[in-house]
Amino acid sequence: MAESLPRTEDYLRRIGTLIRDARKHRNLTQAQLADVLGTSQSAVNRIERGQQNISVEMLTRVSDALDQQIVSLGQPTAMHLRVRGGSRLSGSIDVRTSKNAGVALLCAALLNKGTTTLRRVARIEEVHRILEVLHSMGVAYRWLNPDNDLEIVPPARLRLDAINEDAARRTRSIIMFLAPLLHDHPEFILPYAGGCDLGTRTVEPHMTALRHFGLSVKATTGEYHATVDPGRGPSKPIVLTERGDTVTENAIMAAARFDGVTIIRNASSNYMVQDLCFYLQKLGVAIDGVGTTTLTVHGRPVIDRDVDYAPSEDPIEAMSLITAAIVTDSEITVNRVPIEFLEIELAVLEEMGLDYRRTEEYLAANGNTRLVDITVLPSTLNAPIDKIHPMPFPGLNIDNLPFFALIAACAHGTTTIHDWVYDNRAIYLTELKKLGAHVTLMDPHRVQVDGPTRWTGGEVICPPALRPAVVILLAMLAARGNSTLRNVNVIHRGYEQLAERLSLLGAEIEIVTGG
Ligand SMILES: CC(=O)N[C@H]1[C@@H](OP(=O)(O)OP(=O)(O)OC[C@H]2O[C@@H](n3ccc(=O)[nH]c3=O)[C@H](O)[C@@H]2O)O[C@H](CO)[C@@H](O)[C@@H]1O
Ligand SMILES: C=C(OP(=O)(O)O)C(=O)O
Repeated sequence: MAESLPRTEDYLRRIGTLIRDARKHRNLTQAQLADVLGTSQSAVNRIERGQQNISVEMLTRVSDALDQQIVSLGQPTAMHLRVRGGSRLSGSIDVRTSKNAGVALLCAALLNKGTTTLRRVARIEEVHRILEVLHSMGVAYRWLNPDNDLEIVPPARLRLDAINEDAARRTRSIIMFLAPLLHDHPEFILPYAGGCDLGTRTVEPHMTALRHFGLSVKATTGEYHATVDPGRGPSKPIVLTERGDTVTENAIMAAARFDGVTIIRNASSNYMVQDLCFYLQKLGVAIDGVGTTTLTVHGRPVIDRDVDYAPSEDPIEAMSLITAAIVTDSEITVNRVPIEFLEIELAVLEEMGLDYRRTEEYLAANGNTRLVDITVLPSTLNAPIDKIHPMPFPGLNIDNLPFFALIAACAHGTTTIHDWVYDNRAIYLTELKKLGAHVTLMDPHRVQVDGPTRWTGGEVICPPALRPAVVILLAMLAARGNSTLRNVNVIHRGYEQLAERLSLLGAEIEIVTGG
């Protein structure tokens, strides 16, 4: 006879008991936990008594709030989106803070012996991965409230031997542990290095830059074996061989605790690098040249200060939301757009015929980044005359390029998109063909897009890359009828509740799990 399965109510009761026990263990009242989760005390009470369905996302939030995994989900549950496209969106939406500043600041918090409080951090998978790794090394963290403020308290001594290898291998950002660790650890092993499947991404520039600080790294299968020659520092300006973002951040973090002055040339001046510099300045590290390609860092061997920092809004999320408006031919206001990091994108869009309004500039909470609210208006677009290609800041952002393939598919004429940066990213844009677009892969780095497209609904499996996955989702919003985007977990790596937030603008998106 077949064994009967436990009923849903039994599962909910068991999960509720686990949550209640973990909460009591942390000495929190139901009201305090509710506060952190952004829900009511009565909702927590119902969850603990097994009387309320609990989503995977809420379970993750509870686990974060209580610093304890409530249930092991094994492989993340497959999540899919059913989209009913073709209708216009309306309303306004706020841009959230960036993934890339978030992960850099979490790594940089290791430089500080004091408590770091980061405001409005994006609650995305990439941030969760780094937090898991930090936690395994003895760093305590706490989400403080529903606004996503996050407190990070480092231990007196990191437990590098206890590092959560599985989490570490699932994020490429772990590479930004190299610089913070080299200051206090003459020898360490770091598991590496995941991320999107975008082809080979060199780590050589990181090694070259950090060699100036005595770091040498031997890469074996899946691990960096690092040794540090203590007391070494740069005897001449460091010239980065690539103007990469994370390599610049590693060089800055190494310089931040070096007892002397470091000059970094060919530095990236991109948004996440600027956020890192502003954070370090609050910690007392003087940095000249922020926003330029030559940085002069006046290091402080000991950094021990309680600090509060608010990273700026994400230009890539802003571009994603502007694209949502363009492809659905809608009027949407995107609030808190970090305009200085989208100027080229907007200039290109204007050339293509985009009609939009923008407010006066105002400052982000970090006191530096210039923001505007942008209202996108329905427009007839034409293909640009020249190819569209990215460049390190202040060029068109490398991560914004995929959105231009989608916009080109809505425009009249032929556009060439040249992704010289990533070996494997342009190829994913051909998935748009499944929704009716005319996209031709000319070589691994270039696609030709012929528009405008008569979008049709379809079923697509998410490509294993964040931005192309979002591009497909946005195309589905434009396609009349039903579409399904399968395995969307990759989107959660960089966007917080994107489907839910697009739904608030009128998008018809249903989240389904399993199978
Ligand atoms: C956590 C984070 O901040 N990630 C961003 C960061 O990754 P990150 O800084 O790690 O980017 P990489 O260093 O991997 O650079 C991306 C690719 O561009 C090449 N390259 C880069 C700069 C350059 O001057 N010349 C050159 O050839 C690299 O060899 C590599 O193949 O920058 C990428 C490029 O903007 C973005 O897509 C990522 O979202
Ligand atoms: C490629 C990206 O980021 P990462 O460096 O985290 O892989 C991205 O944000 O699109």
